[in-house]
Amino acid sequence: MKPLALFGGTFDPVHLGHLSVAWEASELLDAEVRLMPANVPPHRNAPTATPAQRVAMLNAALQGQGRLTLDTRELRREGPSYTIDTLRELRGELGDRPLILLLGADAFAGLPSWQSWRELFEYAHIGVLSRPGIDAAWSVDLALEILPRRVTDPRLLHELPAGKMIELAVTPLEISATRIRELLAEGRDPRYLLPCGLFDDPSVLAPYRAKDKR
Ligand SMILES: Nc1ncnc2c1ncn2[C@@H]1O[C@H](COP(=O)(O)OP(=O)(O)OP(=O)(O)O)[C@@H](O)[C@H]1O
Ligand SMILES: O=C(O)c1ccc[n+]([C@@H]2O[C@H](COP(=O)([O-])O)[C@@H](O)[C@H]2O)c1
Repeated sequence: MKPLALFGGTFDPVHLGHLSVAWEASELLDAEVRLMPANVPPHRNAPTATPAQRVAMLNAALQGQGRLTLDTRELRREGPSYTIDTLRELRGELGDRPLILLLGADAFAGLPSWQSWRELFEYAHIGVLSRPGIDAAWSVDLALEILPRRVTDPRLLHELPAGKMIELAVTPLEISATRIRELLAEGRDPRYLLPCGLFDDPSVLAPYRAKDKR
């Protein structure tokens, strides 16, 4: 069976950077990819949009294709959305099926500050997606943890349930949700940084427009 790859994020809002790297990861890894919005992202301020609004945007973004799907399991959990809890739960469902946690290069560099970070490798492989405009060096702790785990052949991730790390050179798109929120708050229209489905209903982007904030 193909590996399951989980791409977690705040998705506040989901943008073309997310979709493009997730799509390419599914090709490079030959894996099923699920986008998984965090309920309460552990290391940042509360998102601008509510979980329901972020899910509505993800659903609109994923329309018309069958490769990327949505996993809303973290929204059913109260408190900070620690990835270790999610991976433990999923491992119970998957048996020995390979599981891959996808992280952008910036998120990966911050891994040593995550809850039980070394234990993540007991439950999943980690796929690191290149991201432009990010100057994120690895700490010594992270580099040492990765040394024996690093592989370059994606087929190796099909042979084991967890424990390896692979870097994926995806097409660089310097798009961030922060920039999109700034543009919308200024009353601008970041039409070609976002999936077109987000423009079908004008209320979808309302949480980010200054005049619509309550
Ligand atoms: N353009 C991109 N290229 C590669 N990875 C990305 C890109 N944008 C986001 N990611 C990755 O997607 C995951 C979820 O990101 P997130 O939802 O926080 O988006 P973001 O654009 O980084 O948001 P913000 O600007 O609010 O921090 C993270 O692992 C992040 O590194
Ligand atoms: O488990 C943790 O300690 C942890 C700390 C920071 C981030 N994460 C997860 O990393 C993913 C990306 O987070 P963010 O803040 O970059 O959108 C998202 O799924 C978060 O739940 C997880």
